[in-house]
Amino acid sequence: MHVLIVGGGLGGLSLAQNLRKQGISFEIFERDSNPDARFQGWGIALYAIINALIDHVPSDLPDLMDTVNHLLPLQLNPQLSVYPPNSEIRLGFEHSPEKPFIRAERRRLRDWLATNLPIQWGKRVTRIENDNSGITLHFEDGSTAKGDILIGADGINSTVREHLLSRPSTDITRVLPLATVIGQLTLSGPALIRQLSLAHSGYMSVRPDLGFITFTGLHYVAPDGLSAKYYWNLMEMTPDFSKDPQNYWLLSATQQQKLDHVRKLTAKLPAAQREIFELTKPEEIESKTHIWKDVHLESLPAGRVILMGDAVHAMMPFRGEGGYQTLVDSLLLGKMLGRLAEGEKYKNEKVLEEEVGEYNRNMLKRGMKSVRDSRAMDMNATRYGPDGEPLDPSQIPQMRVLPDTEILLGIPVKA
Ligand SMILES: Cc1cc2nc3c(=O)[nH]c(=O)nc-3n(C[C@H](O)[C@H](O)[C@H](O)COP(=O)(O)OP(=O)(O)OC[C@H]3O[C@@H](n4cnc5c(N)ncnc54)[C@H](O)[C@@H]3O)c2cc1C
Repeated sequence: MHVLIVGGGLGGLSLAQNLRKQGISFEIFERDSNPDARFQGWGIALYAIINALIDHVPSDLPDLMDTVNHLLPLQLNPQLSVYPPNSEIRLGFEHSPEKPFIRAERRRLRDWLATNLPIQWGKRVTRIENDNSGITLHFEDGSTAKGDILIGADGINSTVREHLLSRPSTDITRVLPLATVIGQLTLSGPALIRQLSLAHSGYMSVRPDLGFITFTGLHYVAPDGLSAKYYWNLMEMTPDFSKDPQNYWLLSATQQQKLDHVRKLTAKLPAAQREIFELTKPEEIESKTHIWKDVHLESLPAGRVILMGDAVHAMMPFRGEGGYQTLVDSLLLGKMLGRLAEGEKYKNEKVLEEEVGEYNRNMLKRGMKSVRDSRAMDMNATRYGPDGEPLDPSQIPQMRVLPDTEILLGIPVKA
């Protein structure tokens, strides 16, 4: 059985490692010309899935926590906080040996997942044929590839999904009512210590009373441990944005206008939560305005073309679950492909349909719930684990009042 994976993002890479471990033949194709072609995003929270992920990748991958942890070289536990209105209590969750939680820097996580994988870069799929002889992929550069099973891990605007459903992406993706301004800046000294004191990894100010939510996150720490890259998103829930995003005022606003707007909106936040916006310079505001979209699908055909990740369940960012659900897909899909490879069961159409149908049902139930819960901003809704079952709440880091920690910058001196 030869598996073709389209997309070298989190989902495609994680599945490829899973297949490599099982000795299943595969090829993985990525449209980007090289690993540095596109910004990979900031951070992703991993919990509950950590052990399953490590178990399903080959042993030549380096230690996960030592490689992807965004706080290194600082010796601080990953930690996220939420600040509701009228409260400066540090409510949130933190890594502990009993309930591990990793805040992974996205590029480091992608590099970790890419370890020793033969990724074929610069291979944009433009056309797909699926007939009695199997699957044929046609690439923009004129080349082709043939296989027995096709995995669409090609993200929110999936070409594989368009082929499978014969529907354009615009029919399936929905613009979210989220007008977003993004800032990125470097902090050091006392300003960095003050941000780390709000939460080591990131914090949300949830202010329905003021009409917005902000997420401020540490992206990564400099190798000398003395400065760190930060980013913030300020999101206003506004139906006007999703009605006509291209004509919403933010799309044509200057960086200075966006910053002025953010400072006006955040003026009533407590001083500590407001500081990051006051420190940001106009040139540190993203000039392009991000248009958030999600995906809603009721069902999927079951056959040799299979989807995973954002191609099926791209979602609103609030619960930080899109990447998590994608990794869960990769574990379940890896297991299912292992069963199909055994004794060449994939050649039996009925078995193939049953196996893929079961995977699709599980993924859609789990993924669509997550898409809905993210829209409803339901932080307490059930989460699903690597076996597709509701997660045992004891595995999920619980929100609690976080104790203050001593924050030391620089590289720790070994005793
Ligand atoms: C700004 C932002 C912040 C986010 N923050 C978080 C977070 O904090 N926590 C979290 O859990 N999730 C987060 N997410 C969601 C998370 O990034 C996605 O859920 C996850 O990346 C989905 O993985 P994927 O592999 O399905 O798709 P992607 O990561 O989008 O990968 C798809 C890959 O397919 C490639 N591709 C596309 N079309 C083709 C083609 N035709 N041929 C070949 N290759 C192709 C693309 O280049 C890309 O590399 C965030 C998303 C965004 C946009």
